[in-house]
Amino acid sequence: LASGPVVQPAPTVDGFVETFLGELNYGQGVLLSQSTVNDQYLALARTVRRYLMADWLETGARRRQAQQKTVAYLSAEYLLGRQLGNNLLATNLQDVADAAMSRCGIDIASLRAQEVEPGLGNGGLGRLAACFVDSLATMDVPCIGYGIRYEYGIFRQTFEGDRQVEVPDSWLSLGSPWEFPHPERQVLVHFGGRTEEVTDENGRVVCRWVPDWNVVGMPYHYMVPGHRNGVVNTLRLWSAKATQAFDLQIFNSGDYAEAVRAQTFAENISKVLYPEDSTPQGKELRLQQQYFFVACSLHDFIDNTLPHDFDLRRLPERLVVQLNDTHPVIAIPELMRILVDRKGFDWDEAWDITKRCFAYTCHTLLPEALEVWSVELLGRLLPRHLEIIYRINEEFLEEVREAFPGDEMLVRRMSVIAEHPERSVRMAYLATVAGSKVNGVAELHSQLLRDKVLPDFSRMWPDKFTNVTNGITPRRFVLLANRRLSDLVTDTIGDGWVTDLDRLRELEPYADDASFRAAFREVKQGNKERLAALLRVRDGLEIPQDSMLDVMVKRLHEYKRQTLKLLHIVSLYDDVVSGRVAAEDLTPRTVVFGAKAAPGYHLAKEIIFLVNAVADTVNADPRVAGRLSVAFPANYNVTLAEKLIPAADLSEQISLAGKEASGTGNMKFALNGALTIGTDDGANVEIRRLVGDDHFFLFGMTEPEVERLRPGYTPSMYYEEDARLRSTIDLLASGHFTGGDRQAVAPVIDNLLHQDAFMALADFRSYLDAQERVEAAYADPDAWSRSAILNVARSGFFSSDRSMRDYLDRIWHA
Ligand SMILES: CCc1ccc([C@H](C)CC(=O)N[C@@H]2O[C@H](CO)[C@@H](O)[C@H](O)[C@H]2O)cc1
Repeated sequence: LASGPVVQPAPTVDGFVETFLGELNYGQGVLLSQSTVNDQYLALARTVRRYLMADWLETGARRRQAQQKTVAYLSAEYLLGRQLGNNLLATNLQDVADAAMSRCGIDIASLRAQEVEPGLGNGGLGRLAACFVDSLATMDVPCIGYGIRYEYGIFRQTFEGDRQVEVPDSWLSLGSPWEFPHPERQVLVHFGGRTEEVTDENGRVVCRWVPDWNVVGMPYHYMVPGHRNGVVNTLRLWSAKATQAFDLQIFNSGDYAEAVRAQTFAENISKVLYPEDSTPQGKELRLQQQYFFVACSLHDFIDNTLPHDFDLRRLPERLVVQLNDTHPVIAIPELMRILVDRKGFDWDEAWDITKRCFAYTCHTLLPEALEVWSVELLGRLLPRHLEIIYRINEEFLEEVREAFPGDEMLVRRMSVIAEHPERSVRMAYLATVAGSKVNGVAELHSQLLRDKVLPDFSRMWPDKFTNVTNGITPRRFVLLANRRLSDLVTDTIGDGWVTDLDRLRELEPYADDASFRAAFREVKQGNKERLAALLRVRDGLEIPQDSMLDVMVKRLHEYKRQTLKLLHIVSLYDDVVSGRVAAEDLTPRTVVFGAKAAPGYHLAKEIIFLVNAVADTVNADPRVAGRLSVAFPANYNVTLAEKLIPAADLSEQISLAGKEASGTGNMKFALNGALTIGTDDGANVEIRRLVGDDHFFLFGMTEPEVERLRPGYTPSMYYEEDARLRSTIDLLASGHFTGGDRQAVAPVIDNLLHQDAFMALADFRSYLDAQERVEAAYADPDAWSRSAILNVARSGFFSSDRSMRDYLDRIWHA
């Protein structure tokens, strides 16, 4: 029995009920009659785990057996979303679970709603990591996702007086049934101290790190199930704790706080996710977090995953480490330290191995988002790593001098060490020097990486640079989120699309089928009614269901231009209240916002305030009732996205060209039958190319036009020259939406008129013209749904399975 296969409960209603009651009684220690919704949810989660356990253990055994090349995906963020629904889908147990719960007199929907989503990420980067590990499991690729098990994830957003208020996200407080702690795989991680030169047993002078404090990394394993393929990969998230729980001597001396200081200090490392998604704060704790999970992960793979006698010279055959942006780049000097200091490799050999193990993905174009760490901080926290970085840079600059003799300006420009404003390490440069491949996340982005962000490196190593356009998992964002559409598609072309999204192409002919179009419209209407019901309960918001649902959901950032959407709303409102346009001539439209602002990003928080203020006024004004309304449900997250995106008619992707690296929301909307209004930015370019110009509302400047306009850009000029814009801004500035308080709107208005760094005013006219084309198109529901169906049929490319195939072909060669 001990060595036999793991017994899996019978995938029948009986088997499920029996397992569930077992988990409730023995796991939760309660009778069904006494149990709370949370008891029932935890028991249900553990029941579903049992159905996945055999595959998980079997996959692990197969991986150990096969000794295949493994992808280690290093990401400081994973925006996983709720697990129950996805795991029921992966095991194809939704219907069995529904029946089993109702046999127990339980409405499974209330248990699904009980789950708190693990918000271990900020936005795009974190969600992409979650989609990628889902795809790799569904494609049966050996992959371990490594990250941090933050005790507190992304803050919960509430609104008080129309202003964002952050609430800590204690996602673990009601229990976390999807994680498995593995104390036997704990790792000791060092910090601080100094380095010294010693002569080792072979008489070699080697460098040694003498740290002065350390913490323990405790791994928690999460299941990453493939879609009905018997594969379950692992996500290994690290939690920090003190080596010594508390100091008994100090405790006995009565200084209780001091006795546990080490514990709290250590735990702080994985306490909370940094809520910034563009501007690094350069905080020491952030660097501690990065080194902590990187050190745990590399040690875990080399010491706990590889066979003990594995010859590390062959490491690149067994491991490829994908660096998810600059956040885990400290892994490069850490691997060098392991190979040279601990495993006794000489520098060149170690460097050759290291270079073949790493690859780096850049997710941004904002110069301020590229992390740099001061040598002062690095030298204090990680003295040995700083030494290693210095040597890597020295040898690299030699290479530059050889390739481009006599160009010291170039040498200084390419140096991993920046001299100004303070001596610091440019992590993106280090990743580019050490990485075998550097990729952007959309064609335009990867081109701008070569031309604008890392031009010197692209000139030196043209073949090192490549592109892999982002993707999203169709399991969560179509099959799980949009059951109505999935059933219609599967009834029409079968269910092959779920794991081969290009099959959606087979839908193309049905765009010309009136009955299919009608069925498609019913799907959208059903999703709208579901959303309306949710927002009524969740946020007390009423959204009219017979209006165009115009949705803008993403982090709040000036470059994403939520202000442009706001100007459009106010111009529509202004048209009616000024009498220029009759309300009945307005296409009924409901604009839905979803956006969190980084707590320290004040202008972003002012924009949130103004959107809410405008929403309150517009929604209360009878002159536009039933014609224009604005909804801003709080706390936009994966769970809300799953309800919002399937209900949308119009997807707002209106960033300034050259600023959004890719976007992934844009892909989710297209695949759920929404039409896009957008600029030629990020992956919008590829969406427009695939769905066709007739089925995409393009507007605004292109990236080269933006660059040409930037020098001497004077936003106020557009205000003076465009009467509609002036009227719109004047109405905003008048305090009309803030109870006459002009000061309340000043921060946003002043910024728009005098900075407008992301040129919302320059693109205003073109945007409004595009919105008029939207209204004209929406007036013909049949033509609109034809376009929407073609968007679905032609967006199979945006599957994260395809992205993974590209990484495998172009970067991992696994
Ligand atoms: C250090 C602060 C910080 C934290 C996160 C980030 C991320 C890179 C920001 C991010 O999420 N970028 C988004 O990544 C998505 C996935 O590739 C892209 O689709 C988005 O365009 C990009 O903004 C930058 C800086």
